[in-house]
Amino acid sequence: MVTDRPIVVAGAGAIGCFVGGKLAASERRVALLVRPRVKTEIERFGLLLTDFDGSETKLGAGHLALSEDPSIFHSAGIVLVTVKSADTADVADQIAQHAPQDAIIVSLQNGVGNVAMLNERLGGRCVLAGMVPFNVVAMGEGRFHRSSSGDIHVGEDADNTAAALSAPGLTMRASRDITGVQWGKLIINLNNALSALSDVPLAAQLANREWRKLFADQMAEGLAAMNAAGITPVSATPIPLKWTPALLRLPDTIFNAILGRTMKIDPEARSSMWQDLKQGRRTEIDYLQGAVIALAEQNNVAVPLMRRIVALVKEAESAAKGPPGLTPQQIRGVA
Ligand SMILES: NC(=O)C1=CN([C@@H]2O[C@H](COP(=O)(O)OP(=O)(O)OC[C@H]3O[C@@H](n4cnc5c(N)ncnc54)[C@H](OP(=O)(O)O)[C@@H]3O)[C@@H](O)[C@H]2O)C=CC1
Ligand SMILES: CC(C)(CO)C(=O)C(=O)O
Repeated sequence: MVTDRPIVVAGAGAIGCFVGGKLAASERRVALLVRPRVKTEIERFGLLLTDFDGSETKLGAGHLALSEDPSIFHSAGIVLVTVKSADTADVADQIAQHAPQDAIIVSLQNGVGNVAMLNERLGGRCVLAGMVPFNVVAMGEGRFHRSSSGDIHVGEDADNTAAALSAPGLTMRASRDITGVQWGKLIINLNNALSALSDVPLAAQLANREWRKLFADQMAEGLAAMNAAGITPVSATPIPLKWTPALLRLPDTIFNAILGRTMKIDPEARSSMWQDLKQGRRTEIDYLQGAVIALAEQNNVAVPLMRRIVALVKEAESAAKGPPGLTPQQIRGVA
């Protein structure tokens, strides 16, 4: 059975170290393909996986295999792809060269184009889409903090890969409409750019109505583009996405009561795009807003706010000075 063989994480950073660490802590054989700096960090400090509910998992470096050499894929049963979208093609070529032909490949990435890219480069292998709803922040010294709630969704398959990848504190659910779930996550990920441009933690941002209205306006553009293209995004929460812009525009007290019932989010949460700007890395803006803008263009839907946000993120990437700390008014261009 492929599910009895090692799980190899392809490109372990925030998500890969957290998910790989949880699986290793439940006695699965786990190997991480890592950059040298991540290998050194884990060898020195081990892994400390902390959670929004205060729980933590500690793991010595000896619990996982760590390597920067892609031959680490050689006996993989399942490969979890956790690189940023711009690196998918390169890591796919490494998987194609080194992983067994029957290994199951699961993309745990944001965006809606990674599975197609993996299929293109991994012809004939089983590639499943996944969706990670929670946030993980790399805190340094081997600590990876999960700062919001939710279960991972994985496309349904005959091997029940979602069940094989579930562990205490890490539930993976099989989804019959994983494509819809990924489009739904893309709508939520439109906020990554606002988090990155604002330099405000996600919880504080969601507590502020001006930020929520900006998110709602961008979300309405995204939903219009998807609707025009005949795409039905699926919500990962009990709240249907079509109601979400109206909910975001509600006064703080009502909104906070509803949010508190649907998800947990702690003060450390920061989007992955914020982490990219902070570390001077290229962001995933072309794979998030970029994918929605392409859809809008094909269907003659106007998305002016989204276009402005893309320009601001690119400016911040080029300036390489970290998150610029813009206000909602500056982002709208009215300040
Ligand atoms: N962080 C979060 O809270 C969430 C992230 N996601 C999504 O998950 C995906 C991963 O995000 P995240 O974990 O934050 O990203 P990170 O940048 O933290 O992790 C990716 C890691 O992969 C490394 N890498 C890239 N290519 C290779 C390679 N060929 N060999 C070895 N290592 C490689 C990168 O190194 P280097 O930087 O040097 O290239 C980096 O260390 C993204 O699509 C993101 O949108 C989804 C939900 C939440
Ligand atoms: C969990 C969430 C939505 C947090 O913004 C995310 O996907 C990310 O940071 O990339």
